[in-house]
Amino acid sequence: MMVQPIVKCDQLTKRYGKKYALDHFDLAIPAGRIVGVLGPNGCGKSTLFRAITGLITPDEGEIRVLGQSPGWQTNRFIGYLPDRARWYPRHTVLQAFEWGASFLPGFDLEAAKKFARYMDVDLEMSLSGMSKGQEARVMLILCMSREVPLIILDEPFAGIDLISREAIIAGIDLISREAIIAGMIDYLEEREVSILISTHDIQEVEGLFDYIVLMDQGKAIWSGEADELRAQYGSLHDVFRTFYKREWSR
Ligand SMILES: Nc1ncnc2c1ncn2[C@@H]1O[C@H](COP(=O)(O)OP(=O)(O)OP(=O)(O)O)[C@@H](O)[C@H]1O
Repeated sequence: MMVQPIVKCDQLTKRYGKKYALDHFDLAIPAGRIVGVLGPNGCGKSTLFRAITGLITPDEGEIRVLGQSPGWQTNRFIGYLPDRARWYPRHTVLQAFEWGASFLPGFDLEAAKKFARYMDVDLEMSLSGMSKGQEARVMLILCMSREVPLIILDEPFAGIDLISREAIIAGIDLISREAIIAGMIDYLEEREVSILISTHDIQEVEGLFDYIVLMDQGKAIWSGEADELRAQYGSLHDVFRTFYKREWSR
């Protein structure tokens, strides 16, 4: 049986002036995968995510998300972590979660609190006083705690150090990116969810993905099973060298 792709793009094109952010982009992502959307700065990853969530209108081509045109109907089923966050600064973490429980379809408040404990996030902390890494974790929790079929995370690990810098300075807050990713994998294994993650930090997260989309200059230059890519080209670091003819830059 052919399962409907979770996201399908046909010749999807978005221009800003003369610049093509997406250039006749073709892609079909199967459902139920953890997908790494990878590529250098400016290759169109965030633009793709904005098209999936209906935040931009394409100039040409077609996009289907969960079998429909993107918009508020499909967004009910998507947990989206954008590349730039906007907060109510006086809110505490708990108030942000309660806001999520009121306004985000499928939000599980208890799951959010559990994630917060796991990630060493203090529920009483004010969002305005947070470090980049703490804020990144709250954002991640708001998305991951939703019972939805599609989660989209745009650079979720930016700001979360490999070994938390706060941990070294304060001697507390010992959660690292590796532990967060391990927790995410555990959590995702229990659920039927598709998750799209864009990141530059390929080396640390490469074990997370089971499906890979490589982008360059607004096009998908390769997409398929992560195992297939590894079998053919080795580690993602080697893949990058092969496909982009340069070292992976951060
Ligand atoms: N609102 C906009 N106005 C003008 N140009 C834009 C706009 N949004 C994106 N672009 C351009 O389109 C291209 C793709 O941008 P996009 O943000 O999708 O890339 P990205 O792969 O997410 O990059 P990064 O890894 O740096 O976040 C870039 O050249 C960018 O400058």
